[in-house]
Amino acid sequence: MNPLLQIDGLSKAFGGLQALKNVSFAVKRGQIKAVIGPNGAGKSTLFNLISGTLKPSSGSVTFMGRSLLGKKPYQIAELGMARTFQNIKMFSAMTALENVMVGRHIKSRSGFISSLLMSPWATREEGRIRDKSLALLGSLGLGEYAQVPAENLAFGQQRGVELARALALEPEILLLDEPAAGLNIYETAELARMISAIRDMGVTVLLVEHDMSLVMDISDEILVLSFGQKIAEDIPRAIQQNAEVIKIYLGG
Ligand SMILES: Nc1ncnc2c1ncn2[C@@H]1O[C@H](COP(=O)(O)OP(=O)(O)OP(=O)(O)O)[C@@H](O)[C@H]1O
Repeated sequence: MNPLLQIDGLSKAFGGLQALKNVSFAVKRGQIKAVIGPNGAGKSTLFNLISGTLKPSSGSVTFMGRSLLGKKPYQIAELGMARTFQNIKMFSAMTALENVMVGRHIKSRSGFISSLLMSPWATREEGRIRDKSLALLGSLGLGEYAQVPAENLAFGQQRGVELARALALEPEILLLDEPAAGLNIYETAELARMISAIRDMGVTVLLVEHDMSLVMDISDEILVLSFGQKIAEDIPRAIQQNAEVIKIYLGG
């Protein structure tokens, strides 16, 4: 079976700086794949190239058999790739449920305007969106917070709501940019559980993450970048024992 996401010879230069050099790898359907590497290794650049916010200097990104070259971020999202960002973007006065429903509205046929006008068709659609969004919160263990304003939620719960909102787009793959950033160890353990639940829903996950214990716990495969180059790509146990990886991390 073809991989869900295939990266071939991807390079990106910013002026004279080669941020990413000839990186190739694949993400198989149904796996959690993590990208790690020291600061400045090119992880964010890689993410931005995949999600279409940056254009590669050379190389290709193929998603579900289609080239993403030249596609805009919203077109890539429509093809089934959702992403979260390092900084949580939440409508703070809206409830957790409403925040997830916003994600779903982007997907819905009726659209936000007609749901405001509340035609009978849009009302039914609204009910479906509400049910689906509630179910998503429930599947991440956040059902009891559905009616709580986002600003009153703990940071880790907000991150969960953000995951549910991205899932409301019904993506094939979810790109997570440092999801554990700013979380305490309890929240990080919760996050690990949520990301595993997402994989169990059948959504493939690609994440960039600094928290090594989280990465080692949940990843099926890990890709290591250093100075823009791929250093290793393997299962967590093998990565932990990889001499070059150890050198990079201890050296840093
Ligand atoms: N827009 C840009 N213009 C110029 N240089 C950039 C730009 N974006 C990134 N870089 C440089 O490219 C290199 C890779 O940066 P990138 O942010 O991809 O690394 P990273 O692995 O995500 O680092 P971190 O872990 O600190 O987030 C760095 O040297 C960075 O300074």
